[in-house]
Amino acid sequence: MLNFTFHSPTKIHFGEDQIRVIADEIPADAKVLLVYGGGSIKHNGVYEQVVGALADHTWFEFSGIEPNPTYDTLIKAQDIIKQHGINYLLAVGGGSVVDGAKFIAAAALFEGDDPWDILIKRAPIKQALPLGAVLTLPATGSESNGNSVVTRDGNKLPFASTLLRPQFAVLDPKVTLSLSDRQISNGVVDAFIHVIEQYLTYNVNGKVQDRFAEGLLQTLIEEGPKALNAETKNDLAIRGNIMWSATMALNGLIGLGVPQDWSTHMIGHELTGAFGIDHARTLSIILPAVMKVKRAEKHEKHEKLVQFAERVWHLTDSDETIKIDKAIALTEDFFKRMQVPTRLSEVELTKDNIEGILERLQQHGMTALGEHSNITIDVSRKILTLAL
Ligand SMILES: NC(=O)c1ccc[n+]([C@@H]2O[C@H](COP(=O)([O-])OP(=O)(O)OC[C@H]3O[C@@H](n4cnc5c(N)ncnc54)[C@H](O)[C@@H]3O)[C@@H](O)[C@H]2O)c1
Repeated sequence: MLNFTFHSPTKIHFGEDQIRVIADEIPADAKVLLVYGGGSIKHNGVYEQVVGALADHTWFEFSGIEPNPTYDTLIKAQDIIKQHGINYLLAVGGGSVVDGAKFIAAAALFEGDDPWDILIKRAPIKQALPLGAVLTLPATGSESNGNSVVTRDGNKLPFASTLLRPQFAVLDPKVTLSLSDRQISNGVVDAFIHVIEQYLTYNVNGKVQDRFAEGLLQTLIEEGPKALNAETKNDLAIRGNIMWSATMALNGLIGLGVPQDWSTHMIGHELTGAFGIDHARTLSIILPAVMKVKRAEKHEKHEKLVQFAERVWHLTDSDETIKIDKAIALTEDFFKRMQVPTRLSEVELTKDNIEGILERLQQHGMTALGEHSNITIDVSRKILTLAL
């Protein structure tokens, strides 16, 4: 296991009707900006609960943060922040809103000329407004990590800082009942692939991290399809297990002291940036191809793929090649059961689109991806071709 330092300061309030705790979590004298998206929270009772909890606070609101939040929208929050002296952000929504709030928090106290430099020039974040989150869509883990992804002119770029970890997050499985099947399947698949990015690399004897990761993968495989089944989809225990799995998948715990991949995400971001495909659906297309390209060599993913086959899919064949074949096929089958695509052709992309995607990867400096930094543009071409 590699060295690590662990500090996970987000206080989690899990369970039904926990939204009211924000009244005590946000300092009484704070000037709060309630940040949300397109208004789904006004149809499912979440807005009323939040407003009720903020009754004794001074608060303002900023809405309209879109899925895959854009710089152009987020930067508009700066006026209201300056005008009212906002000093606390409350993000209420899915990953896009929480990510968006993080950019707003960093931009508000950014000392350079243009906050976009945080993404394009990786300008360091030295301070940020504090934020809390009420999560409405389990998927990204953004509610308890310091990561964010923001898009400008089709360029979808990540940034991160420990200063952006929410101080608290409310996870009420009941608020996920208003999600569409598409959002549920996207969330489960996104969380699954977050685990894979931190697990399916090479062995460093991180036994605790591996077994946590395998437990999360098994839970998502078990519970995900139930959340799409008409008879079980409204079961709060199922929703709760999915919600907690998604948070644990990317709150930093399982990635401690182990190598991480993230190539599927970086290639996937280009598909969203260029073609507007849902984040999770880009991942379900790219991951199987990454597994196929990186399965062969002993020093790549071979050993971990065998472990994945044995421990997650309970495959007992003696032949390692057959185990890996079956594990990849079962993963694709899981994605199909979750109703997400596994091929570029399913989202109407063809080999004619590949060079354009590679150009974007090059342009964004994504030329040495993966746990060994050896997924070059040529390897990405191989991955995209296998994903056709
Ligand atoms: N910060 C991270 O660590 C991290 C990790 C992975 C992905 N991301 C990013 O997060 C974004 C995706 O976030 P997401 O998957 O949570 O989806 P999202 O926040 O984009 O939401 C998707 C849709 O679901 C709706 N919605 C949310 N909650 C709802 C509810 N309870 N009922 C009805 N509708 C609801 C939203 O209004 C939106 O239209 C992408 O930009 C992705 O790149 C961030």
